[in-house]
Amino acid sequence: MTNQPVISIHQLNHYFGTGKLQKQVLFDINLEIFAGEIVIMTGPSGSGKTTLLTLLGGLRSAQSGSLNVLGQELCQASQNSLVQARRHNGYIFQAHNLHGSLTALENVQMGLEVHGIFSKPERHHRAAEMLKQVGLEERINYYPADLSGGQKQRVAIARALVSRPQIVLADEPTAALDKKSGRDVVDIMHDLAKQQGCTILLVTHDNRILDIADRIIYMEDGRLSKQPESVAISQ
Ligand SMILES: Nc1ncnc2c1ncn2[C@@H]1O[C@H](COP(=O)(O)OP(=O)(O)OP(=O)(O)O)[C@@H](O)[C@H]1O
Repeated sequence: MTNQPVISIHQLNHYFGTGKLQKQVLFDINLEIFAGEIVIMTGPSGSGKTTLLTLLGGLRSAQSGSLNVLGQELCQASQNSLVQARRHNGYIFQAHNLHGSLTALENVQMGLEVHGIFSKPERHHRAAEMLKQVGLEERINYYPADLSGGQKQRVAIARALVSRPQIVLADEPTAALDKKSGRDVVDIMHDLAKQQGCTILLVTHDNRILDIADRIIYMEDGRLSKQPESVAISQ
């Protein structure tokens, strides 16, 4: 971990809708996340966690305040800049979003295709290597329908990390998994992230995985607040 922030947010506000229907969902968010840090964001349903994650990932555009990711200001950024910014991130979601018509290997290769810098054999090699690292070397030619929930999520992790992104954004990656699979998945994410030196921001309601965090932040009613006792890591 270094003391260089890769994500720096100041006085960020976000609204959905316009006119009378406008609703503010994020209020005066201030946050710095440092290179190599694993940060878990928790808090009640509807408090704004996913909204903040999507703004950070350049998946929607931030309206007011400042949101600097890897030195690039995303607030009021053009669609083109947001598309560029997305390329620096890996994404892991609750619903793994794998393509059902592609094998595990082809799904992971897609994580490299957007970069357009690797030859086909190189993509094959890197994707196979990544699947080996998540323990799926025997299943590289399986289709998602033939994999368990935990295995699918491991493919999604391999796809997110294969391009060695500087930032990984994960939204409820264990929500659909049983206890053991959930634990395996976050342990793999943790180990690979530490190996690659990437920064992870992970949104979860799953208290069982809080111990992988270097830091836990808490969102309530659109505001980041001090972590209440109830979500403190119990060890
Ligand atoms: N596209 C949208 N249009 C309008 N309102 C939205 C939109 N997306 C989210 N909201 C609202 O913004 C608020 C924050 O939602 P968000 O999904 O960020 O919360 P969350 O903390 O991630 O919730 P959960 O833990 O249930 O996933 C909620 O009131 C939600 O209804």
